[in-house]
Amino acid sequence: MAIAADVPDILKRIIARKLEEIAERQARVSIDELASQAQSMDACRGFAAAISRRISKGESAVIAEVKKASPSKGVLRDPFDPAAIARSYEAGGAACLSVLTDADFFQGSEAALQAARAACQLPVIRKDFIVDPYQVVEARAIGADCILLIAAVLDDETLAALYQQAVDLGMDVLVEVHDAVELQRSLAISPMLLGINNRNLRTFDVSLDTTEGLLADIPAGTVVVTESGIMNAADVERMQGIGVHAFLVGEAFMRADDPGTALREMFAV
Ligand SMILES: O=P(O)(O)OC[C@@H](O)[C@@H](O)c1c[nH]c2ccccc12
Repeated sequence: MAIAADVPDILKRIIARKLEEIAERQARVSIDELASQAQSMDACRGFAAAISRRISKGESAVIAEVKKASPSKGVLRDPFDPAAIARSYEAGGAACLSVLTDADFFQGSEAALQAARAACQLPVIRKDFIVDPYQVVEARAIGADCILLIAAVLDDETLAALYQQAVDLGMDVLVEVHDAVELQRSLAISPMLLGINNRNLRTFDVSLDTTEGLLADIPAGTVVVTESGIMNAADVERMQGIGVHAFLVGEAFMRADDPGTALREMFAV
């Protein structure tokens, strides 16, 4: 267990550390330097489009996560080979990849994202705690096709600004919410992808009731991604039954010998 159970608010700790990390990085590589690296990257692969394509064919879209460890569960996979995992996910029918880049709490890295993306054709979201424009440019510079923005850690103005910055760089954005207030704040920017995190990042409690409870307040036509705690085919069927067809799944695949086979089995009709 990476973090003691009695730490009341992991999210606060993660963000405090993230701000230090950003300062350290800015001292090493300027944002201008990163921006020129970002410009020489190959084009984005179309993350939101890959999801919509599956859904319009009547299929579920799976964002398959590459995650070595998490603060709630400790190490999930060891040895951890992001390129091999990416190939396995692609063969198993994933629509997109999600790669954790946070080092201190998830044992992720930029190198993991680069290796995973280079090993397949799938669009990749940079999964991290993005709170600063520097990280958005950095995401594109390492090849990300999409970024995650977590409504719980951003005020309205910053959420809107980082969203627009990502779009200007050609990336897509997944906006993540966990409750009704975050949902209303996020709907104000009409996000192209709306994630509902079934895990409370403050307490680690996971319940699929979160997705079910928020769904009624989401306008038709919004692409909803149910995130976290999807462990088996019954969970998938429950979400499909309420009209949710995009999924972000990590742990269940990371614990499997072959992640892509686990994906195929979980989503087999
Ligand atoms: O491993 P799980 O329970 O299948 O969850 C995946 C993903 O939803 C989770 O890793 C996640 C969702 N939102 C986040 C924000 C930061 C870090 C991680 C996450």
